[in-house]
Amino acid sequence: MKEIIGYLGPKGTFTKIAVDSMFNGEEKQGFSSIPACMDAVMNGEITYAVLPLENTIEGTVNVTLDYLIQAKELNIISEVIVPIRQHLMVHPDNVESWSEVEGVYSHSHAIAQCHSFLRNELVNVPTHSMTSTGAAAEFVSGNPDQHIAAIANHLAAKEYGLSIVKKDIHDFQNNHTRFVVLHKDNVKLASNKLEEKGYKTSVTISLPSDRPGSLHQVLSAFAWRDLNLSKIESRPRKTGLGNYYFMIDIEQKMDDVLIPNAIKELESLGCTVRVLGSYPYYLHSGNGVTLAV
Ligand SMILES: O=C(O)C(=O)C[C@]1(C(=O)O)C=C[C@@H](O)C=C1
Repeated sequence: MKEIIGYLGPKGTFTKIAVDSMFNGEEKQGFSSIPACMDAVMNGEITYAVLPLENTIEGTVNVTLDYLIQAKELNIISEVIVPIRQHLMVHPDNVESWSEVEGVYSHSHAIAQCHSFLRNELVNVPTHSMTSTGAAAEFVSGNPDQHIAAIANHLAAKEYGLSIVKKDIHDFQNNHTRFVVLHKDNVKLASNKLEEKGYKTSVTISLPSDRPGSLHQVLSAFAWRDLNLSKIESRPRKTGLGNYYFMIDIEQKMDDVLIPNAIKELESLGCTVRVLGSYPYYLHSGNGVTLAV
């Protein structure tokens, strides 16, 4: 069967940069929402989904994590970390008057990454949330008569014929996003283009009931086995206030002893544990052709 890679589209998104860094000539299909892309993998319409999971400045992409927790058939099989450079861009007809734009369009995460710039340079200009930075660039390109700008990457500017009027407007220079590759089966996906940086195992844990010290017990199961954790995040279980899942990233490949035994210990405490995946992670260098402006 032909392999199709789904991603948060349209062309020109950061997710597309992640896709191009991991895959070669396979067919790629952009989706207008993260759940739609995950559904397409579960229905067998596409083979892989590449989606943003976490950003340095804005934190977790909640819709990805929440849907991944609900979509029990999906596994994380790989991860690529991409440097994020946000630029302000307008239609070429509006370059001279860019500082007088009446609206800024982008993905909510991209807008949040540029708060200081917007507060200082485009005072009181309304921001509008779009399904992705690429969708925002496409919208600005299709509406030259409107005095508006998009926040997006340089590939979006090229793709939609926009002019970059302010480069690197993100508030913190160390801006990276983790993109995960999802598949129905626990297949291996190694990149032959990027250098492997390490391995992670991601698990979700729900605690049995609200009792003192249960999170402490969970963390101890990892701590005394010397398992290093690189992320812990709580998300609501949506069953009532105070009910949470924890997502934990263990900085290690699934083994035969340590991680399985930690899971057994947690289960004996009454926790429900699900392994989301054990996968290699890669760093996109960002200084090659793809990210230079
Ligand atoms: O809109 C895009 O370009 C995306 O790929 C989405 C997304 C996100 O969801 O955080 C990805 C990376 C950036 O942090 C900003 C937006």
